[in-house]
Amino acid sequence: MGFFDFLNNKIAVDLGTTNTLITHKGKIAIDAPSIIAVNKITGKIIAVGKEASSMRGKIHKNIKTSYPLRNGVIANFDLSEKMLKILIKKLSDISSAFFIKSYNMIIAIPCGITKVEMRAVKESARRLNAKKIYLISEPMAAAIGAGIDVLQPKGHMVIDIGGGTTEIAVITLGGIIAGKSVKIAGNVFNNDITQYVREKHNLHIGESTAESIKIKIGSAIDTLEEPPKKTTIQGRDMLTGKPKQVYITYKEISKSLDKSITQIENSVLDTLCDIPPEISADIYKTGIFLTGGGSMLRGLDKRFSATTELPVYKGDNPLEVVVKGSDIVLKNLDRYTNVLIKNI
Ligand SMILES: Nc1ncnc2c1ncn2[C@@H]1O[C@H](COP(=O)(O)OP(=O)(O)OP(=O)(O)O)[C@@H](O)[C@H]1O
Repeated sequence: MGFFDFLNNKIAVDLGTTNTLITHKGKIAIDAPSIIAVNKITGKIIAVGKEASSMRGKIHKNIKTSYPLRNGVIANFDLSEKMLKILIKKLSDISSAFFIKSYNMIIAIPCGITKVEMRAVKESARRLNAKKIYLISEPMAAAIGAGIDVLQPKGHMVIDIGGGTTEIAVITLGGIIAGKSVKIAGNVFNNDITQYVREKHNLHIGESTAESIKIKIGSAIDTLEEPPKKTTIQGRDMLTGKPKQVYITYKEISKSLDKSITQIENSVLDTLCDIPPEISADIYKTGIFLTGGGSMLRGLDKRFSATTELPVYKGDNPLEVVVKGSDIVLKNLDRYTNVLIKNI
């Protein structure tokens, strides 16, 4: 590391309900599940990220795995700070020991969080040695990360479906003129699947099983052109208590998710009603940009397009656009100063 390289110590953080991503020098250096495993007796942290995630549902009574964020908001500040500290330390280990002493940080946050929650996020970052701390809303960061020119006088609609929240925003001239933050996203989809399997197949499944089924055969519609094959799902028989396996199809998954997806669609339609006609005219042409991990659900773009009668585009790397956009803003603060969240 050169003597002046510390001036480049800028990190962008997407502290998500499900995944935490951190960039350094323009590259994603940390990509980890937002989960921490703690020994309940000693309070010692056993694992964070992937290692902690692999323990989900398989721990004994002395160990607890927790997601410190809920619905995009920090639910446990102590654990979230500890988790971030360890992840930043990892970053420091791969960069330089000098790093941890001085860096500027940008953090992407959901639109729906209160000023008190924003201040708490900033305080947390300060305790982690961040020198200057900037906040940006997740859909704004996603739009910039996807290459949308948010500073133009032109309306764009972004829907970011994460693990805890779905962020819907209409952006023009570097600001959000209408938007909603809905607490229905990937985690609710997992719960919907769990409930469906329990009711229809008398099978009790864990959270990670529900998530892997969603990723393997999950769909938002029941008429996919290239349908995934039916698959097996294992869990505990509700009646006998024995381990059991059943077959499940993508059509069943789409049925189980229907109510939640309809709620998201209603929020999208409400948001479209809230915008001035000139912006509606823009969005008729620019369409909807769909991103976030939840956007990878099969057929979701088709379904949204049918409901809104608008073109819906899905970008590459939907899990990365928020942190990439945040990184671009941090590196070009002069250009993007207006998109930052101020007056906190
Ligand atoms: N192929 C896939 N199909 C459907 N859902 C997926 C797929 N891959 C990942 N997901 C879901 O995406 C969600 C995580 O997305 P993302 O990382 O964008 O959210 P986050 O930033 O952690 O959450 P939030 O923005 O709500 O705080 C999880 O619920 C995960 O199950």
